[in-house]
Amino acid sequence: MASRMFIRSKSIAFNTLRTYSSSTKLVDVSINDKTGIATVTMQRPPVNSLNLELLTELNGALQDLGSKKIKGAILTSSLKTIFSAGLDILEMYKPKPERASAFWTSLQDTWLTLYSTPYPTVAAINGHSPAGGCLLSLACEYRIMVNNYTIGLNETKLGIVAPFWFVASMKNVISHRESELALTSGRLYKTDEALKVGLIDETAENKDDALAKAEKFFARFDAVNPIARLLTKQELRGETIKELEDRKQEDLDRFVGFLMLPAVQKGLDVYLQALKKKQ
Ligand SMILES: CCCCC/C=C\CCC/C=C/CC(=O)SCCNC(=O)CCNC(=O)[C@H](O)C(C)(C)COP(=O)(O)OP(=O)(O)OC[C@H]1O[C@@H](n2cnc3c(N)ncnc32)[C@H](O)[C@@H]1OP(=O)(O)O
Repeated sequence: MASRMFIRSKSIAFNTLRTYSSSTKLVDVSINDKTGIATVTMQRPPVNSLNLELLTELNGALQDLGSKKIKGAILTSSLKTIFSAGLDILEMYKPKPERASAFWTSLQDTWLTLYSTPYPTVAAINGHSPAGGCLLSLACEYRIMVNNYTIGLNETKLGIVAPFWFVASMKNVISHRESELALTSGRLYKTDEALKVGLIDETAENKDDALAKAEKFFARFDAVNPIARLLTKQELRGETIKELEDRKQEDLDRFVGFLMLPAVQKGLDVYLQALKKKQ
């Protein structure tokens, strides 16, 4: 874990900036050459559900930014009302074991990259953000959420169990007590409720407001030594990162084994049918 952060720390001196824009099918990255702020936009309609391809592209984009001289990165969505619907349920429903393994590994890797970036990160949550969407935003350093949407780790509502690093991500942001109440009941918080418990840091009127507030968050570090900032982040997050690194294979085996249980598949089936019937 230490090497993960130290190698990337070479890129944090903020000197000259270049205009940069890169767009794959599922993730757009642009760097504003005046502010030095990168915006990473997930763009997988209709709901930005996180499948293997989106996660692979997202992880690649976040890693690439580690070698650029940026002031910070904002993670957001191109969709009007959804940040991310979380993991693509179709990746878990009746899966082929090899695909399920590749999928889960890409989620672990994306989380590890995002949780340990050398650059500051903000989630501009411009829509609903259940489960895996909440996980991505929890991996950022700061969360700004547009009013009237929902966020939370609602896994139990699908008959599935949030793994230890999902739980740790939550407990590192809100209290143990609030995490227990929220996770066991699969609670989704409205924006104002999320602010009250500290799950998000600020609310915003709309996406532009969220992006402007993100810029202000990054400005907090203008007078902070970047190496001191990074080492402090490493100190605070290192234990959680190390635990997943040490238990990566065990966590993968549990995931694949869990998915093969008939009761889990039945639960996902019921949940998927309910989603479709909603219309
Ligand atoms: C003991 C140790 C155990 C270890 C266990 C290991 C692992 C298990 C843990 C795995 C962790 C999983 C975390 C997750 O992220 S699970 C996913 C949870 N996500 C959700 O519950 C969100 C479900 N979606 C919604 O609530 C809504 O879609 C919405 C995001 C609020 C958006 O609503 P709306 O705008 O009204 O859109 P629709 O509902 O009509 O959806 C459009 C379309 O998209 C499909 N869809 C929605 N979400 C997903 C999804 N997550 N995956 C795949 N597909 C999704 C929806 O079915 C519609 O499809 P159709 O147009 O074909 O009907």
